[in-house]
This record gives sequence, structure tokens and C-alpha cells, in this order.
Amino acid sequence: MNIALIAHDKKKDDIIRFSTAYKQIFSKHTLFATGTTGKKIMDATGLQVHRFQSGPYGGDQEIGALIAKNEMDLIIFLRDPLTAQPHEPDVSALLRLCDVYSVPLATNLGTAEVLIRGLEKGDLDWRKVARGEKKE
Ligand SMILES: O=C(CO)COP(=O)(O)O
Repeated sequence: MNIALIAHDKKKDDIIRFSTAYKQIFSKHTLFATGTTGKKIMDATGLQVHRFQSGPYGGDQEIGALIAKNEMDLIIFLRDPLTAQPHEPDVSALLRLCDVYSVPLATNLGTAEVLIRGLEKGDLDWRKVARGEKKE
């Protein structure tokens, strides 16, 4: 599965703790991230992460482009709801595309926990069908 990990600055510690806690699960998948989030995850966990631009410099849009090509299976985007972001339109566009393409999206740790456990159990295997990888 292709998984995107994104976190605003005040949520960086949370995404590092989360990716550390679920490293064994994440290591079985292909990881993508915005620039700074990806670097911090790689440094903290040793996981391999394909990094895009930093969010304010277009990283959210790059991940959005993969969602629009139906190539993303799960998005964990720990948003900071208490701080204005200069690239708020990009953030909204990414979230919108998840809804357009029915891509599972967690915007907080509570939902991220549920999705990652579901991923491990196979609850997201329908994504392989949606991407045309598996015939069922
Ligand atoms: O701003 C972001 C998402 O909107 C995250 O970008 P960075 O991972 O580069 O900090």
C-alpha cells in the first residue's frame, strides 16, 4: 500500500511517536511524506520515505496529484487546527481529493490508530481492487 504521512509543525512530535510505535507495520508498505515530516520520520525510525517538497512549497499538492491518479491508499495528515497555515488552500485541496477518490484519511491520532490497525488486519485490501492490482 502507498501511505502518505504529513504533519504540521506542532504535530511533528506526534507523527514521530506514531511512526515509531507502528514501525513494523509501516515497514511493509511504501511511504511518502511532505519534506520536513519525511525527514524527521526517516531520522527517528530509519524507515525509507519518499519525500516531496515541504508543505508550504507544494508538497501537499504533489501528494494530491498522486491521490488524483488513484495511487494513494491511505493518508495520515496530522493537521494543526489551532494555527493558521500560509498554504491553507493546498491543505483543503488535499483533504477534498481524499473525499473525491474515497481514500481513507486520518487527520488526528485517534483515527490514525484505527486506520493503521485496520490496515494490518486487511481492512484496506479493497484499495488493491480499486487500483486494479487484485482481481476479486
Ligand atoms: O505543511 C505541511 C502540510 O500542510 C507539512 O509540510 P512539512 O512536512 O514539510 O513540514
